[in-house]
Amino acid sequence: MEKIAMLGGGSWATALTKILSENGARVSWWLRSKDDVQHLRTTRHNPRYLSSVAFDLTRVFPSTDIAEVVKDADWVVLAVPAAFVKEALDKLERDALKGKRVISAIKGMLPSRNELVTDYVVERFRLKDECLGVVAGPCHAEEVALEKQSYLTIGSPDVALAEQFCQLLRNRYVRAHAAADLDGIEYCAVMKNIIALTCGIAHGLGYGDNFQAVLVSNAVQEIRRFLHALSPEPRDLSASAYLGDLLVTSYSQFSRNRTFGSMVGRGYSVKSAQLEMNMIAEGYYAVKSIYELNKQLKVSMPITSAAYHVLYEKIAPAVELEILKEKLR
Ligand SMILES: NC(=O)C1=CN([C@@H]2O[C@H](COP(=O)(O)OP(=O)(O)OC[C@H]3O[C@@H](n4cnc5c(N)ncnc54)[C@H](OP(=O)(O)O)[C@@H]3O)[C@@H](O)[C@H]2O)C=CC1
Ligand SMILES: O=C(CO)COP(=O)(O)O
Repeated sequence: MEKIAMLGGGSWATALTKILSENGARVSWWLRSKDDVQHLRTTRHNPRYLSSVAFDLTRVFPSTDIAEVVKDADWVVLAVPAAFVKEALDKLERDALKGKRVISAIKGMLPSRNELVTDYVVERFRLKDECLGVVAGPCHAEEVALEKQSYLTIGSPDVALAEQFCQLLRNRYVRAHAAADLDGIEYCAVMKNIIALTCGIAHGLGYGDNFQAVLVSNAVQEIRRFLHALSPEPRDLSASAYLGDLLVTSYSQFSRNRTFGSMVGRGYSVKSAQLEMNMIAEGYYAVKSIYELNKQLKVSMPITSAAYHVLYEKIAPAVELEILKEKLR
């Protein structure tokens, strides 16, 4: 039985715990809230995220003690939103992840450092890149709860490690495949959130499907330019780990980033949209990181710039979209 430490108490950690534990793995599960841990232990349900999912407590062990949760694990899965993952991981000793395989399921960057999560983990815990992987692909936690057919891609410089994790995930409704492009997949997962958020802003302002299709097409080019400037490896951006994820986030009713953007487009302030959502829109933090990284790269990124101006410079969404409109083809 594989031993997995799941870090995070939100929707995605809940969905991944369901998949992994129902496939037979033993999952030690770190949640920050004592009440949620207590609720899980007594009722078998996570009270605030995917609360319909019932867990088998002979395989799932919720706890608020992060050091205890990772201690005996073979795999450590990170599913805390990027803005809070440093705070969570910094509770661990520097050698706490020695000899373990670490999989980041986070689609965001550390906002305080404009750094990929995997880069931070390698540096903080002195691990080799080959011990790490990322979970990517178009997959909403809500559809996992409903057991709808889904596809995941595990990216790692060690494709054998990625394949091992795929084996832990595959089931009746999850297909998984391994890929070698860790950085490209991780950056793309960060950037698609910015695009979905901008689609939401446009939707909130009353722009329709015709405009969104052009916005998303231009987004693919923007992502391609940025990835090429950062890491010019050959990669097929039409694969589901890249384009598929961009599409699901931009169009789905479940998308946090699109929902958040739509509220901003309708006139909510950033603060009130965040308070109302109760879930995290990673794109809000990602816009700032990518915009700041791009100050050195100087890639043409009109969509990211527009989102940055709205969210961080308080430019009215309608004004910014008028400007963006002229730049799309
Ligand atoms: N949801 C999905 O379908 C998918 C999500 N992901 C990625 O998974 C990661 C986790 O997101 P997701 O599970 O959706 O999150 P949710 O939006 O479902 O839940 C928010 C999580 O953030 C925690 N949180 C909120 N505020 C704080 C804080 N101040 N300090 C520490 N933790 C806080 C919450 O903890 P608490 O409940 O205790 O408040 C909760 O665990 C993200 O990077 C996301 O992009 C990737 C693929 C799919
Ligand atoms: O990355 C995700 C699905 O693949 C989840 O992000 P959103 O909820 O913003 O779509």
